[in-house]
Amino acid sequence: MPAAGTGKRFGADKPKQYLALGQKTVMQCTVDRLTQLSQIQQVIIPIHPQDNFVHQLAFQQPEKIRFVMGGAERSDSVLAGLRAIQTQAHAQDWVLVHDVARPCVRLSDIQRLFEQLAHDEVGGILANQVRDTIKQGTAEQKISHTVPRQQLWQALTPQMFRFELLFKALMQAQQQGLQVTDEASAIELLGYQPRLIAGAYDNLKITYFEDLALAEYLLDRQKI
Ligand SMILES: Nc1ccn([C@@H]2O[C@H](COP(=O)(O)OP(=O)(O)OP(=O)(O)O)[C@@H](O)[C@H]2O)c(=O)n1
Ligand SMILES: C[C@](O)(CO)[C@H](O)COP(=O)(O)O
Repeated sequence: MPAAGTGKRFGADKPKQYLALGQKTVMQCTVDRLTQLSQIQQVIIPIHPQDNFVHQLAFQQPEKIRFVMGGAERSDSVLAGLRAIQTQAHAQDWVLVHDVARPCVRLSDIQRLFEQLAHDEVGGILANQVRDTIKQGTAEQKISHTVPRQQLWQALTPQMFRFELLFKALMQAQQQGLQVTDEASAIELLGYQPRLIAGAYDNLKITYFEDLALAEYLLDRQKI
């Protein structure tokens, strides 16, 4: 669970994962949600080297959690997490990568990811089919053309791949100096086609200031 970001776009006085979301912090909400799943044996959380906040937090299942030092980019943090389990993981073990900044992910979506990918050689990701009419813009912010949306998807997390393949893919992207913003991008660079598993539309990533209140509303709605 990459959690070493500093939340530049959010712009708070601390990283967004340490802001309050209801009675807990964003990080506690996300971690406590995932540790409920019996299939998740361990949650490795890369944190920022200068993180002064995480030690103040209590979690529902601390025995499942391990903190490691994250890296400069999200992909470096994910690689640090994989390195931490390198000696214990088997090549074909499944690894889920989930942003700490996505506290509203539904456990039923993760269960579906498990079920639908169980016999897959490569893996896949939760994603949302694009709903709106999509425009290709010009540098002058004019419409160049309308993009057919039938096969357009927004990438979400969790993203689920086998340990060895994901490690190789991220290492290769790093060695080639290629910036990948999600795990699937690294796998794609190796020539594979990860599966797209349709997820709920409320799996919001808290990125900007206004997303926090929206996440709180969505979490409240999920309790109904
Ligand atoms: N060096 C980094 C950068 C990001 N992340 C994590 O990757 C996830 C998605 O990143 P993003 O939403 O971009 O978070 P930030 O990097 O914190 O935000 P920003 O890009 O606005 O600075 C977050 O859970 C974030 O903590 C990470 O572990 N290590
Ligand atoms: C992995 C991700 O959450 C998929 O939507 C996303 O790519 C993270 O980084 P971004 O910089 O906000 O795209």
